[in-house]
Amino acid sequence: MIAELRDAAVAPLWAGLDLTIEPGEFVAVLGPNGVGKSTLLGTILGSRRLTSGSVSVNGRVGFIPQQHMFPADLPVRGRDLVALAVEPRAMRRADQGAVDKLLAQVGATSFADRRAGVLSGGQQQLIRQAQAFAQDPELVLADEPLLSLDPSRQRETVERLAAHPAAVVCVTHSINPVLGVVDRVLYIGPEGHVVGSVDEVMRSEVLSELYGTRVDVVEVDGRMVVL
Ligand SMILES: Nc1ncnc2c1ncn2[C@@H]1O[C@H](COP(=O)(O)OP(=O)(O)OP(=O)(O)O)[C@@H](O)[C@H]1O
Repeated sequence: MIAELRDAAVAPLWAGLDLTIEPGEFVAVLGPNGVGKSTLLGTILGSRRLTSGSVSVNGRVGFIPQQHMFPADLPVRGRDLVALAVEPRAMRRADQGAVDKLLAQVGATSFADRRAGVLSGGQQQLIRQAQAFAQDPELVLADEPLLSLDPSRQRETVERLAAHPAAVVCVTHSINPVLGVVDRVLYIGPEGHVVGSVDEVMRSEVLSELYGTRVDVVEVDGRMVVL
């Protein structure tokens, strides 16, 4: 396994969470605002403490944080941020070939020489993806990585995450963009959580229990909608 939570809790958000992430698998984390999805990623990253239980990680972790804009006056280019992720040690120069490869991989070459703070939200998101891949991660934690991307870049991002040999834990507000690649779903609701395949989790009776009220999962034009 690449990461494991055992009987893990962050009070008062969630408790009794058992999750083992195997190499290469794609786990989607869903649930309404404020249930603790980002907090879960933080506990795997080590930036948030569990209030009980344990978490262990066996490998290099890449992180795509939830969208927030770089300061508009940040005096560095997108390329420099990726170079820092490739070579974080002070006074050392990053391998520019590696930086160029990462930028090309995420489709950021054309805007990488502009200052990071003046890039669009989606362009900044692509720079963050390149940073996350810089250390050849074995586990990628992605916090709503599709949020500010157009449909074609959303598709490319999902394909890139799925094609990468790393395991992926991806927080997303909709299952639809990841339906074709997801192995398991962790759905966190106000009344608990459940882990399983899409077919096991995305059901009206399962989500109704997690929300503590009637919830319908319906298919509209091949898309799953939670009502
Ligand atoms: N560092 C922190 N210390 C204390 N409470 C926090 C901290 N970070 C977040 N919270 C709180 O924990 C709760 C869960 O936040 P979190 O960001 O994990 O939810 P989320 O499920 O990712 O939400 P969203 O879908 O809105 O991004 C929120 O009420 C939030 O205010």
